[in-house]
Amino acid sequence: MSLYYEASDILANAEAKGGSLKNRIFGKKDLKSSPGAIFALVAETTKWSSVLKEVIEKADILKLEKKLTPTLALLLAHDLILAKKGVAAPKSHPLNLAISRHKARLNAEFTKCRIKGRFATLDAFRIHINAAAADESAEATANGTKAFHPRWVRVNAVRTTLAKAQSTFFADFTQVSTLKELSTTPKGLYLDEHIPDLVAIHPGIDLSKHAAYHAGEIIFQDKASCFPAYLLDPTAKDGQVIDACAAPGNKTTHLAAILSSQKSYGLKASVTACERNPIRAQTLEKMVKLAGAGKIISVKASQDFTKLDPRSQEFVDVGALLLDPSCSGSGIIGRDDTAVLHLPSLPSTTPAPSSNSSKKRKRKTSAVAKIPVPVAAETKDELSEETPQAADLENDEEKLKTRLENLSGFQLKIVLHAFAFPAATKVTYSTCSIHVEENESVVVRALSSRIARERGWKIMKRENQVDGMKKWARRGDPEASKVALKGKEFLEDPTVLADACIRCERGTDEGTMGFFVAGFVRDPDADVVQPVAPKKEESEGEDEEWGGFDE
Ligand SMILES: C[S@@+](CC[C@H](N)C(=O)[O-])C[C@H]1O[C@@H](n2cnc3c(N)ncnc32)[C@H](O)[C@@H]1O
Repeated sequence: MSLYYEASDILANAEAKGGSLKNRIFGKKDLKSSPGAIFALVAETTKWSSVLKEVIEKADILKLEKKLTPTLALLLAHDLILAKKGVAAPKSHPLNLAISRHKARLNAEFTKCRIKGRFATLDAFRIHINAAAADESAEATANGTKAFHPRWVRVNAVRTTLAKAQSTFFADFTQVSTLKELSTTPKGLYLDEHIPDLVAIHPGIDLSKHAAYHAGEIIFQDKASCFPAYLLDPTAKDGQVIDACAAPGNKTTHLAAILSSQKSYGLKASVTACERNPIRAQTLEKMVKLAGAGKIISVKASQDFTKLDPRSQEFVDVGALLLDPSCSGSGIIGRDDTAVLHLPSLPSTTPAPSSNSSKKRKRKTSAVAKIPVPVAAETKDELSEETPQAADLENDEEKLKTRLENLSGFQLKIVLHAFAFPAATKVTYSTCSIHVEENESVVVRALSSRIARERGWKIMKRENQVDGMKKWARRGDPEASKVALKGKEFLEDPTVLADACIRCERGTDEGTMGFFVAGFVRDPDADVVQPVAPKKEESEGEDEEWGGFDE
């Protein structure tokens, strides 16, 4: 049913296209469904999304219905539960069947939400939801999250060069010298001062239909998301580079671009990209192909990074690792101008351990693998496990605390696993989260781990970072670094640590989303002098963090 697919496409491409929801829909000339119907569906679903997200997750339908993406499930659940005429598709249509099978359960979960919110009737609930959406929009304007956010475009050095791009598809753009100037120059082009090959254009310009986009010559990627690969600064000397959590592949293809633009390099497979989620791995593979980086990047689909054996012969020359694990997504910019879309989380794809389930498991995986995933609709962090949930979770401190504890435990595990690769000397760790627990705290816990101290891993200080990152002014949170380092000052001076960490904040005149990145380095030739804790018990807790392979 084109209505749902088209509405889902509009939502999935929000970041890449920019502009208001109305402009995105009514400006689209090739829609099969009525633009008015799509607008109403998208706007209403977005308003109800925080409730529908909970309903869908509780009913667990994404686990049962593999044909449904989180966005499709939201749109269909909206119509099934809230639209007067129900789902706008024939009863026998696979989308209608996929959602209607769960009608009783979805309605029951929805009623529970209504009762939990103390709304006696559906009308009362509706009035509340409309008011909340209006508040959200007003608040976004007031607190500046609606500040000018340009469309960041990375010129893909595997396929072309910035100079060529300027003389061809950006030839009729006017170069501007600041983002402020760009905000009033619809056909302006801003060359970024920190990241090579990155430009910004006005968000009203839609390049998603441009031949250069379809040829993989340009990639839509937020400036902040370009920091990790640039900070890692891989060179041929680093041997193999691992991107541990790679889909949809923005940073992986950026690594390939950096390597391929080095003259001494040549095209050879030296970036290994792991992605645990099989569906997202398909998107990664498509993005690698589109970026022309198939010879540089080898994809390990359905591969849990923490299950790679660092001692394996395959990884003897891994010199650098980029870690961009799942996070709360709290730095991601809301995708609509009226309200924030809350997407239901995808169920975990890790098969449950069971002695006789291997056949079933195989069938399940291949069925999942057959679902076609359009690159343009999936090349976004929003569809990852860490779909932005912070806004609703922040209303519930306990829930947020538990989620952050779980996430940071998982993030730390990823970092400690990376520290174990024998030849590794550089690691970057990043999140699109604004929470200290996922950022500075993880960095300090990693530095105080046994493996870091045994192998001599240290923070990559600002003075040793690549030029653009050294120059970037927004650094780590000094207060948070002090708190995280309390009793562990022997590891690093809190001011130095905060200055080594890099932050981006959404809604500022820097035009980025909220983001965090830090680098770790190790000198393989230096004698490892283990920092000495003043009192033994102060570092003991973190010793336990290393849950790696030292059986
Ligand atoms: C934040 S997203 C990565 C975005 C990506 N780096 C980019 O820039 O396009 C995190 C990804 O890590 C994957 N992931 C989570 N845990 C993993 C693990 N243990 N091993 C491999 N991939 C994992 C998730 O499925 C998700 O696709």
